[in-house]
Amino acid sequence: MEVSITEELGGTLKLNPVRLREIKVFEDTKAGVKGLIDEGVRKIPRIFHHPPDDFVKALKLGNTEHIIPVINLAEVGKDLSSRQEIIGRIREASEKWGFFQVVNHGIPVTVLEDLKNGVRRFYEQDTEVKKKLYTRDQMRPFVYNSNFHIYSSQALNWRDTFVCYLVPNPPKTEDLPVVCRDILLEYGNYVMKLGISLFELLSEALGLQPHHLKDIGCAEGLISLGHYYPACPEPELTMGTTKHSDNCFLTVLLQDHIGGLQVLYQNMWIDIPPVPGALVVNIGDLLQLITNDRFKSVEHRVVANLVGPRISVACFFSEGIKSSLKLYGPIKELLSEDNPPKYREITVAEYVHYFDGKGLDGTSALQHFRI
Ligand SMILES: O=C(O)CCC(=O)C(=O)O
Ligand SMILES: [Fe+2]
Repeated sequence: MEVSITEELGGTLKLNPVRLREIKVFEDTKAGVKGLIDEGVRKIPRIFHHPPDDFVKALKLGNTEHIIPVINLAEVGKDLSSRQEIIGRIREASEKWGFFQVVNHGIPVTVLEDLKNGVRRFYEQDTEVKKKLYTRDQMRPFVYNSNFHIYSSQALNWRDTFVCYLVPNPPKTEDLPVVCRDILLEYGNYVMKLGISLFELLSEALGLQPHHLKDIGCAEGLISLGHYYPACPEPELTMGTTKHSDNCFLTVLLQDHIGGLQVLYQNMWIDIPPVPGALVVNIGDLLQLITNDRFKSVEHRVVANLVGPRISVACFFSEGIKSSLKLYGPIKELLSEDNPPKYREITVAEYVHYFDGKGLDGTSALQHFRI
């Protein structure tokens, strides 16, 4: 899977020379959006301006309202009926929202705190040290830059990101930044365990054997992304992360207390408010495909904020080997005369290639593979 998982659907845009020059100036600083803030920028550069239709239809909620369910995983081990109840809630959330939050997920709160601090340390270390890791070479074990599709995006995001493949070939410790290497590897081990439990519950929610999703390879690869959203002086003009769906099987996301993550439901943006100690879980495009649309991979975004920085870490479960020839299509056990396959069989590489190369037409990449 390519690094551009979370990015806007980057077709090749014809850049005018002025815009190109402005992007190049920004790129050459190798200091990312954080660098602009360090310089004291009060007006955000034009390359970050988004078209106004990104800002319509947000459902206003109080901070404490949770439309997206918060599920207590401690209940899973209590007794059979509690387990069935949790599976039912996961099924409902995955069919309706494509998103839920989990608490008592087995990852100690201290580990979550250490991870957020580690990501923050990375971005807030000496710029000259950080610059050495700024790269667009996706073959590197640790890729830090701002805006994956910097030349093909219609508008840049107010965010810097690093990407690191954790499973199946973990990076060598020395390939990771000193300030966050240990916690990144430790967190990866925890997320892997949590992911395997979630795939069991999701398998059962589909009426399959508990090991089904794991056995077909959904948990073979794990990629981590450490996002840093600096405070933004003009949040109404830009976006932290453009709307997108994730091109993996499943995402486990740690967000800090700032907020700004929203999910699209019936043409409305709904907040996913931060819950202390919780992790956000969402269904990716590949899980929607193999469940024949039963579970939904839903578009989401992060709005920019006057307050910051906001820190989040997204972990994507995907295929282990990037160029595998393994085919994925709707799971046979889920199909019937009334529910024929909606997608053809594809390799993950084929999917990711299409996702990355698709033009900015506002449709889901999944549509391309529909029968
Ligand atoms: O920062 C966040 O909360 C969301 C990031 C995201 O959607 C992604 O990495 O795919
Ligand atoms: Fe995402």
